[in-house]
Amino acid sequence: MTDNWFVIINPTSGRGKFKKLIPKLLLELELNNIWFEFKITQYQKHAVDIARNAISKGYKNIISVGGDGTLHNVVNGIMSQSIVNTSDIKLAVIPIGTGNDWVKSYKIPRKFKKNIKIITQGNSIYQDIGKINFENINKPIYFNNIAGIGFDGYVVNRIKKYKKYGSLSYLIGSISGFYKYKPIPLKIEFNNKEFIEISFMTLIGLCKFSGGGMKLTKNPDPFDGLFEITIVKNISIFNLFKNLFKLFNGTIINHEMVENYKTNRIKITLIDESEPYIQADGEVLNTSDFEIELIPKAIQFIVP
Ligand SMILES: Nc1ncnc2c1ncn2[C@@H]1O[C@H](COP(=O)(O)OP(=O)(O)OP(=O)(O)O)[C@@H](O)[C@H]1O
Repeated sequence: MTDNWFVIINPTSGRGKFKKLIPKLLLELELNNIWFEFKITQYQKHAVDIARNAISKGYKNIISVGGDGTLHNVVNGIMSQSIVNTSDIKLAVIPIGTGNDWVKSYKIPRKFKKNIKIITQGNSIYQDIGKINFENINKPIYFNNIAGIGFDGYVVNRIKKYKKYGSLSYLIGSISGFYKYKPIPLKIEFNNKEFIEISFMTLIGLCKFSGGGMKLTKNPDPFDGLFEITIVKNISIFNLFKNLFKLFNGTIINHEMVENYKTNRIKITLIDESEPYIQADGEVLNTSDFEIELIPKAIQFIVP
């Protein structure tokens, strides 16, 4: 059983464009002598339960076929079970989503034939995982890429209607959202510091890319036991618009309105009644005060 893989496929990822290629993908796995069982997700977050069930059946190797949301759900399935140590689980990703931001940090190719070769080579790294504890719910949410509160969460909330534009959807969602978005005041606590900030957005990052290829974290290292915190202060819409290309080439982090820190734990408290927008790995989350801690080297990921 230990060399067998469990393949979790989201047919709706990337607006369902990959759906017709699923038989070819399964054939390619067979041709490469990868022994597997597979399951296709039937509803939102189904991948969480599928991953948990696969582990309870004895699987320790999982392939997530989908976008960042599917990967996020699989990671949550792995992290929320207690049958095996999460670091005993090997997770490979075949990216067929819209943004596919996590794979960009590892240069994991989008062509599945190349990707399957990488799986057969079996090179893996242990990556840190973030754990979000919300004030009003007992169940934590885990993330493998970037979580945030503010404009990023606002865009993720709006993005559904723009997904038809593929990789441009995040950019279109951002530009069209600038005018309506209102930053809200937050109490931010980490490294024995505590301050109140009206923040355009505050990001807690393990990896580099979010929002369909934007680089908003300064120098994240997914293995060093620390989050990269990016606080974009209350920057004006005009100023941000002027610096739009800097969001993609990563130089935005040097802007005078952007601060960067490292920590392994951060607490964020909402200080008025405004509705917060919170996201993790591009998935919309609950809206209450929260604390994030880092779980070091939590899962083995298959990488080139
Ligand atoms: N059968 C299904 N029907 C409807 N939604 C589903 C189904 N299976 C999974 N989902 C949901 O689809 C959402 C989006 O999936 P995913 O993120 O993989 O694709 P994407 O949005 O195209 O890519 P990316 O996040 O990389 O931009 C996830 O939140 C997941 O819960």
